[in-house]
Amino acid sequence: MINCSPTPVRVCHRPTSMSMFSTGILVLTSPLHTLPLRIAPVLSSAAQVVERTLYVHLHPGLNLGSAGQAGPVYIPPVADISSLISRLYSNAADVCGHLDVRVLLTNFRSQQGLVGTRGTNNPFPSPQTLSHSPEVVLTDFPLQDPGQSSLVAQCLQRYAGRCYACTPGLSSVLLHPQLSSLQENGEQPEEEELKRDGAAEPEPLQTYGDVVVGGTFDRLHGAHKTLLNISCLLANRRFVIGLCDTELLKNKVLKELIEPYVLRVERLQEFLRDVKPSLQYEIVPLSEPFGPSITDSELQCIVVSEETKKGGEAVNKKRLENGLSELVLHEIQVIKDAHHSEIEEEKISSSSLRFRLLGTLLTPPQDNPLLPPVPYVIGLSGGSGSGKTSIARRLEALGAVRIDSDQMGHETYRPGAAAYRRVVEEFGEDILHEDKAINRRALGKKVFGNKERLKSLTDIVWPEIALLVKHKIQQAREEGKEVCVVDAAVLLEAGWTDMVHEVWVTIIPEDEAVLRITARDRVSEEDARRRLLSQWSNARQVERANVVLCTLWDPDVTQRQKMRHLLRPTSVSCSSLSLDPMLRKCGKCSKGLEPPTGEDWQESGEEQPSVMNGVTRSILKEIAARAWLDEARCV
Ligand SMILES: CC(=O)SCCNC(=O)CCNC(=O)[C@H](O)C(C)(C)COP(=O)(O)OP(=O)(O)OC[C@H]1O[C@@H](n2cnc3c(N)ncnc32)[C@H](O)[C@@H]1OP(=O)(O)O
Repeated sequence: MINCSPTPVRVCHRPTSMSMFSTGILVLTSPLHTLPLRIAPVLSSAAQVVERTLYVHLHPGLNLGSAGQAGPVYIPPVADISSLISRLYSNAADVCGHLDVRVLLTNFRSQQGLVGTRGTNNPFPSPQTLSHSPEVVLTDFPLQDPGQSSLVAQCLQRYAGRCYACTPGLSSVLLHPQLSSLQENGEQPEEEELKRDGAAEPEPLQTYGDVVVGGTFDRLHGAHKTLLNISCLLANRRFVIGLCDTELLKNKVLKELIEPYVLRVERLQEFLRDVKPSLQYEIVPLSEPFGPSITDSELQCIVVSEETKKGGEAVNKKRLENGLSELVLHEIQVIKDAHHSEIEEEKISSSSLRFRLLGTLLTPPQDNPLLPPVPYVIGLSGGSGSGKTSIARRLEALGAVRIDSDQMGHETYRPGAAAYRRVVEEFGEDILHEDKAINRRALGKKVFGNKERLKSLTDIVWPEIALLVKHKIQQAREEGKEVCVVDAAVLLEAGWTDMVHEVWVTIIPEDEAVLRITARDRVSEEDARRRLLSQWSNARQVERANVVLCTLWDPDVTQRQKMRHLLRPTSVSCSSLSLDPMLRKCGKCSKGLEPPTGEDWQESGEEQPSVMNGVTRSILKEIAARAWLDEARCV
């Protein structure tokens, strides 16, 4: 048993003496009227003990301090529980965003939902198996005196064991945060909350047999979980989820980074099975906005937010047209994202989360023993007009050697160069200028949009370009350079991944790329689209990328994406960074913005990637300094 005193809200430091557990269950026992105040400090304390999944079990008023058997009972859903759930996820996003928090609702059931359960008041006839087995149980139960702690710990373990299948040798942690600690942290309890004595009758929550929601549910976050949890609270029998499929995702920001449909289904199923296994779940693919909500006669309620309320009203209009009864619109509050940047949405949103993935390491690079470690070679690929050259130039300005493959390609068929004769033989003399140099525009017209002709060209020139690129890398090595950036539009198509240590891909929506190409290269829109069609799609490239960047925003924003990636090793020297790759969260933590030393890596227990073998030190230092300046501006 471990006693843990509360930590200040918002500080996510990891105490060295505290053992960490992957999964824990937090049993919240405070009365409903005081719980909202305690959630933030309790979660903050719990985050010191649990690293990955934190289940939350609500049992307001549970007494763990008497030798009598504290057992689980059904609790009727009331309106306060619904707002508590919103608050819980919103606070979790603020104080422990790295934790996968899941509020469990097996012990919540309305009288309506109890019909047919033969009067039993035990929600756990046998312990519920969760998708992650809890190793520790925590509680906010306040100790009357220190001598009581082992009794409370025993009661807590017994209680948790009756509800959930836990790992043998379950540990327990008493968090017992005091209201005084809230005041120390400048958090004043709202007067209204203090005045309440809990005696007022709680407002019951209307529940329904069958409830429906719709959404993309990409990278389940606090707002999704609130929506899902409240829907589970409202539903007594069936919960239907319309899940957006490809067709509905076309216009989403950074759609290439949306998790595949099957993965989103798996994540939803896992979450819902944990939260309320007694419900019948139906996850239905949505290829148009309404799905089953306008045809399923058994549905009674649709859960919406302020933003999707209009959609709910449209559903009801269609239902009436289809001769079905209207659904009750249950509206929940949008959760604000306290950490959103100026270009992100104010609410917690998947697009902001996808934006934050830019510049982070999505897939670790594979070690290639045949590739000399120095210089460290970044292969920068991406569709035409996606902005990779501007990124390569910025890296060059920071000390990297830029290798421009387009330009090398042109060199291979200069008159007298290795590929000149073969290209002319293959494509005819009509691709020549008067001075016998190859007219690239004319050649481009012949190959873009014609797979076979393009292949004939690349079969001739790619091996020659590869030789030139390798030569440049060798030259950089001899000059003691540390980093090379190979700017190559079709690096992945050419199979050049074995020439580089990692692959960065730049993406941009197709229409934006067309605008850029027509303006820059003065070609027609049709030619621009034909050129894009000759290349792999963004999605296909993203699948093979270690790092993805997007130049849709202004150059400073893209620069930050690169910094985020290059600074990723620093995350181990600063726990709040390691918990969230967003640099801006560390505005007050200068430590996290220094390139890590070998000791940092040792301390972290993580493997030091080859990018850090001392070779990129100077670049990292420079970038770190700039990131620090940016941070300073942001704070
Ligand atoms: C593995 C590599 O990435 S090597 C670098 C790419 N080069 C090649 O593949 C060689 C074959 N291509 C060529 O010889 C020339 O591009 C030509 C003759 C087709 C056209 O020449 P130009 O009109 O001068 O165009 P340029 O060479 O500047 O390339 C223009 C765009 O075509 C695209 N492009 C070039 N080669 C290819 C190709 N093989 N497949 C698809 N797109 C290509 C590039 O994305 C580039 O746009 P970006 O700079 O915005 O990324």
